[in-house]
Amino acid sequence: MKSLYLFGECMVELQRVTASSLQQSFAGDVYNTGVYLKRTFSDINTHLVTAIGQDSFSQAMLQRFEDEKINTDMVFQSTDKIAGLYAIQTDSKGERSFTYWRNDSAAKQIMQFIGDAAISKISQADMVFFSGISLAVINEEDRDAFWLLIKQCKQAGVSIVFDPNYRARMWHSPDQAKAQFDIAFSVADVVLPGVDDFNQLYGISSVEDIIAFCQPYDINELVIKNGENGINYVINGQQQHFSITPVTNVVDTTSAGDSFNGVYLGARLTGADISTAIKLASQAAGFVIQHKGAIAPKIEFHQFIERQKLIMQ
Ligand SMILES: Nc1ncnc2c1ncn2[C@@H]1O[C@H](COP(=O)(O)OP(=O)(O)OP(=O)(O)O)[C@@H](O)[C@H]1O
Ligand SMILES: O=C(O)C(=O)C[C@H](O)[C@H](O)CO
Repeated sequence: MKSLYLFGECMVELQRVTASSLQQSFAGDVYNTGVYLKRTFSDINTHLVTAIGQDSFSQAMLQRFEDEKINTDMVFQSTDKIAGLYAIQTDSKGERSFTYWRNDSAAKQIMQFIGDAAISKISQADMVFFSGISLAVINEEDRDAFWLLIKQCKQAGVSIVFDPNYRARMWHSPDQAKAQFDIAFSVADVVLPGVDDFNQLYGISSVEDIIAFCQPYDINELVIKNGENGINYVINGQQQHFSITPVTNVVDTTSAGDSFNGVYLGARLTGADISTAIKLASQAAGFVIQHKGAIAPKIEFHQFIERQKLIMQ
């Protein structure tokens, strides 16, 4: 059985239902990735590596991980911190923005829970995934320990996957983020950027310029997500464009990139070639953005993705 470890933070999620009511769920970029991966490829052991609290929201979050069949052996429970919180706002085109209450969340402590036993397990995986948000979350004084772990995994043959999701408010300065992202690009085998993130952090807004930026690094698989403009990928120096059919009813783009990542990585882990993986992943993302919140309803998603898998056989 293939196995994957996802490093990051899951938060309590709030989304508006009416002027005076909010719906509560759970989300966070790597968790979202894990959910869509596991829902699509149930045979892949999908472990979340995170810390939560012992409060009732954290308990309900843990239960949700289990309901989604996410492995929780690397979900640690802090005795003094609680889960972070965020709220989604969407504009008339479904484009999302977030408000966070997460500066002191339990997930920031994650590296303090990672001892030799955890390192040994993670370095036997097929894949490790983290994002720019995962890096921002880890306490600054613990980041060296994180990089040591990632380098050990790489040496052991684990495929290292990075999505440079950039949230400016989580960093002291853009330069601090750039320094961490530079280490990530240097160590990653697979990079899954969105054009928007590159634009916000580096002022780079074209696919060609992203490819040129990544060229000096030793990245095996570069898959660039560009919203309704489709996907570009570079593998073994060969570049290809993959166009998509834009969705007309975009409700909430919160988890577009995450659902794409989860389905893409799951497909690759189960042996699909890049264009098959991109096709299924972009269909999943197109479905997810027609629903509110980061996590689309389980049964509808399952029915949709199983139909797509059958059509593609
Ligand atoms: N309007 C749309 N119609 C159909 N599919 C879309 C649309 N917008 C996004 N997608 C799908 O979602 C994928 C990911 O979206 P996007 O390019 O915005 O990624 P991202 O920048 O990584 O996202 P995120 O902001 O979630 O991190 C796209 O590659 C595409 O397959
Ligand atoms: O912004 C974050 O940190 C989140 O993880 C919240 C959202 O679920 C995520 O950004 C979607 O990609």
